[in-house]
Amino acid sequence: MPQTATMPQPILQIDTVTKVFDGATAVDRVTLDVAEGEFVTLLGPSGCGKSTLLRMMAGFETPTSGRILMRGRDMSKDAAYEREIGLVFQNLALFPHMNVYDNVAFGLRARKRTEGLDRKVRDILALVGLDGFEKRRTGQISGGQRQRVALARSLVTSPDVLLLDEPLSALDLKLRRQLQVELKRIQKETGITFIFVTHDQEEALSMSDRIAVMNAGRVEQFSTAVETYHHPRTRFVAQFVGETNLFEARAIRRDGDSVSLSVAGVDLPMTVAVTPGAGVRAGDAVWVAVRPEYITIGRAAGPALRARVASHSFSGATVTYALDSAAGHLLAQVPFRPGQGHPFPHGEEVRVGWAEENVTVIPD
Ligand SMILES: Nc1ncnc2c1ncn2[C@@H]1O[C@H](COP(=O)(O)OP(=O)(O)OP(=O)(O)O)[C@@H](O)[C@H]1O
Repeated sequence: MPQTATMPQPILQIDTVTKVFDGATAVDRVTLDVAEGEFVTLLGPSGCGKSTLLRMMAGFETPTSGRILMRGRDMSKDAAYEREIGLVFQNLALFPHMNVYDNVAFGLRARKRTEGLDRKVRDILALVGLDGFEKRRTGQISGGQRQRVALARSLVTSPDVLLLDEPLSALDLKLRRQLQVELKRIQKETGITFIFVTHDQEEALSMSDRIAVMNAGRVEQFSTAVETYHHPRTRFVAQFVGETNLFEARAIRRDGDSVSLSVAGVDLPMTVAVTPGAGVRAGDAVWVAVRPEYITIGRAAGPALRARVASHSFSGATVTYALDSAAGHLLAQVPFRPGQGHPFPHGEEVRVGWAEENVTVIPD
């Protein structure tokens, strides 16, 4: 959801938040606005500060500096229990002596919100696909079902925001993919704002409205899943989110929001768009990112980069070619056409190219 002047007040605002532990900066001046009903993911490698940022939203850690606002009100000093925030963690702590129903009802009873309790608990259990499991103890259900109980337990209190810290990472891949789809459906059906932490870029791309890509405590990019994949603004984002070919080039000419490029000393002028405001000038070294699926391979001569086929691997619908070129090692993923075999055998000299609209230019 792009930020515009007409956008309503964000439900959650992270305003220049920093967290320092014993002189080490875990979260570094992070600013994020989250709209009501949005599914926002914090994505990044281990140790980049995702959990620390989430823990500050929950009230388990206090920011060293900066503010966290909920509906415009600074809640940095509020205790965790005073915040209208639900939590779902990887190591969920369900009550083993209680059955599924009582686990889910617990939050409402603790808050003395017992009016309509039975209907609320049963509706939420139906929403997460657990009707019929009310009487089971949490030791008598599967890992995936326990994760649904944890989700139901948090959703039943209708929090303004639900924080989820790697909730699916203990599950096997198939179950994980299934729950990703369900979680997204549940989020849209309830309209509750989700802040979801993961280090899995596929999970982030498939579920999120917007993704905050974090690296070393900082948010390098905060944009829609499509924008993050197709227009990475930094080398880190280009490489962390999806496979990419990243190579050096030189800007020959700058014309408004476009630059002409020469690649690897080969005069290969192409005009590509740059992020508005990016400080790229003629003569500058830049990085060029092209996804493997946008690299085309052919034999025709012409103004294209020469490369040699180093290997190819078949993966069902596509074939991935590893290519050695003057711009370095490249990967090209092309559709597999049955009956054609591998049209470009090992050692073959080929020409590679790309459509200009599929190229992203990243300042050095
Ligand atoms: N209580 C703490 N005391 C000292 N250092 C901490 C504390 N909590 C986190 N850190 C450090 O802060 C940095 C960020 O940690 P954090 O857990 O937020 O990363 P993360 O991105 O969530 O990683 P992971 O995916 O591995 O959970 C790390 O270097 C970590 O060692």
